[in-house]
Amino acid sequence: MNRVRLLVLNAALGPLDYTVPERMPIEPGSVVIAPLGPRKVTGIVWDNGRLPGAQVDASKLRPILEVVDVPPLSQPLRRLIEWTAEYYCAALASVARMVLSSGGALGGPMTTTEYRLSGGTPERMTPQRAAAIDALEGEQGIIRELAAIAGVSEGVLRGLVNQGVIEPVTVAIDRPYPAADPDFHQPALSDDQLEVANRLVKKVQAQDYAPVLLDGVTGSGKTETYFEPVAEAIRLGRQVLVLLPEIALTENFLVRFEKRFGTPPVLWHSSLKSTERRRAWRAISNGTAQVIVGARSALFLPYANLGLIVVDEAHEVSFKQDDGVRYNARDVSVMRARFESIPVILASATPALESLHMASTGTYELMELPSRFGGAQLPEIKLVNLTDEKPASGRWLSAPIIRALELRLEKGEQSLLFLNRRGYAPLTLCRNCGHRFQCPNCSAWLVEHRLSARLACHHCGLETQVPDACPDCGESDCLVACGPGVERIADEVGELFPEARVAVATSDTLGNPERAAAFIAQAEAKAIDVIVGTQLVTKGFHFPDLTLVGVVDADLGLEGGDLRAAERTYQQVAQVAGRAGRGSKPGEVLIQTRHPDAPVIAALANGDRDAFYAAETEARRDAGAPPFGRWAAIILSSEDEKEARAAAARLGDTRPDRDDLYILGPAPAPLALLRGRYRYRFLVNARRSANLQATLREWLDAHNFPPGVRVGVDIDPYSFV
Ligand SMILES: Nc1ncnc2c1ncn2[C@@H]1O[C@H](COP(=O)(O)OP(=O)(O)OP(=O)(O)O)[C@@H](O)[C@H]1O
Ligand SMILES: [Zn+2]
Repeated sequence: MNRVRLLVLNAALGPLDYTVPERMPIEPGSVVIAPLGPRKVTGIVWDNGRLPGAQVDASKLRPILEVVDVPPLSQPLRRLIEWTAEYYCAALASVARMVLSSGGALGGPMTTTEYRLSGGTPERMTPQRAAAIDALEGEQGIIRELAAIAGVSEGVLRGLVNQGVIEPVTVAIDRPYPAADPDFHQPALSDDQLEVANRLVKKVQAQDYAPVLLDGVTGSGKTETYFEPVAEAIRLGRQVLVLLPEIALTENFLVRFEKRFGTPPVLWHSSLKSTERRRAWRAISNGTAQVIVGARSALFLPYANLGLIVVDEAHEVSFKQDDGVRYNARDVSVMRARFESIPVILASATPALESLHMASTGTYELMELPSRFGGAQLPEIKLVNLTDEKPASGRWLSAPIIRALELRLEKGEQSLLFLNRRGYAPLTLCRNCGHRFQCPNCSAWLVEHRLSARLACHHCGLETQVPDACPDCGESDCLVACGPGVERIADEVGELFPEARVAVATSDTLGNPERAAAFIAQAEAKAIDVIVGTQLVTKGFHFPDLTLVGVVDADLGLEGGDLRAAERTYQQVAQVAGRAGRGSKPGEVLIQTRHPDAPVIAALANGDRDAFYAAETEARRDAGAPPFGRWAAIILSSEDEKEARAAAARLGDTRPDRDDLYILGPAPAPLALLRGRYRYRFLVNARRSANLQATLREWLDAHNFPPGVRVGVDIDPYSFV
């Protein structure tokens, strides 16, 4: 009799043993359904001897029920799952869930019923029905998805189905994707581009592990260049994964990809419809999906035949996942490439300090594109010292920026103002009694959004209407907005230049692919004069007639004591500056600051990237910070403040006493209350030689926390709140 150990998709259970019925075709990696008490669980057959657990007597084992009709997870992927769980102190089951992230892919029919408008009208028209019919023009999906699109209940739509206004259609879910043509339209590359492209193509041909840092200035054509190794992988019949940090950027990518390869790539992101998800998942796992572009979660999919990974804008913080399994997709990409024995390209104009360090030690191969494509020049950068150039009272734009905007409007060129703050104002208070609007669930102020007429918490999503009177003193007409957000800057531009066409670009306004596409089309058609945006517009976009970039507050990111504050400021400002002058007209960048002498600001002004990175590297070395030492954060939280504090104190009492790591805390986390939970934090700083994960595991495993306490471990944290 054959027994196997399963990794079951339930973190509370741990590995379980089963028997394999005769003639059931099972191998390591097979996805199976097994009985568990009266229920069934999904599991993955694991390699013998690699999962811990006691031997259960054979007579007690139950047989596996069935093998799911998907290819077994490959050995490299199984090793990646183990590595990720081990490194990030996460449950194996939680990592495995990310692999099998499309429940729909694991079985069920090969066709599905979707719905769409039939063209008919209902017997009785209600405003709700009219609005729904309006919103569903051209849409097709299952009822739940259509209800979300139309903003009505499923009941309203079922009513319309009964009346024949919405009709069912049978859809073949797993129809194959059109093939990308590697030679569809190859652009003429510059000499620099060609040299790098050829080196990358060789890496793909070698089919061996090869981490590459593609370090190219903004506008150097990194995308065109890495399309060549992508084309080579397609020729060799191997799959390619391109990771992008944000869905808003995919639109731009899709257009360029289609121009180069004649068909769009396969998309993977969180807002895919369930059928699209299943179709993509199955095509990825059977090898028919050639090039997959996606957000970080695409990294864990079961590629049949992966030949290359590209991480674009690899410095981006959004590659770090901050809940569930807290992994960094950039780092895990390199590990996946290693297990798969394939090349991985990290592309950026402002690489993470960690990546540059790896390149300088020869761990990553460095490939550089030192100049912009087509002879475009990097923009001229000037500082505006806000201490001398004070904006008018209640205003945020200084005279030099206003003059520069005016000039662009006269010449019909575009401008971009960058402020990394969504909404209208970050704080609202009562002029009469001083009451400040705070989130009841989080230690955070409510942010006023005028476009949606709401006060919103950016941490938990709470939204309320802006009241007419102060809830504390009852006085009306006494609320004042403090400080600027992008909406307020847009208002200011509108007041200064009433004829200017101003667009606010944030995750609120470009939150889905359709809206992002519409924004790009408008900007390209020059239907927008001034873009006011958050970090969302700092990277990836290419608007040739955009010649002015204004940074409204370069000091903003330096507040708050984040370990990577200087680096992040450098990256954001250098990236947004990189949006200027990408076409034939030269660009100008004006940076408003109160600290023109701060090293990072001075480096930006002088365009002295090397000096900045060198100084920052030394600072990190002195502090034992990454890449020279390591950090980890442990957050204990509970709905009960006392319980959280007591649990943190007890854990603190048993802290490991070691020479190679030290532990700060417990202290209330900077965000002491988040989504109704009180939070206490430990920060661990370890030498590189320390076995950080094993030490943490041992320390935490020795504790029995009360059921109300949650313990989160964040290895290599990016968020310090
Ligand atoms: N060889 C080429 N032939 C034609 N157009 C090119 C070529 N290389 C680059 N371009 C164009 O130049 C522009 C800038 O290239 P791209 O956006 O890839 O730069 P990038 O290095 O990714 O910049 P950033 O880091 O600022 O996003 C794009 O419009 C791109 O299509
Ligand atoms: Zn909140």
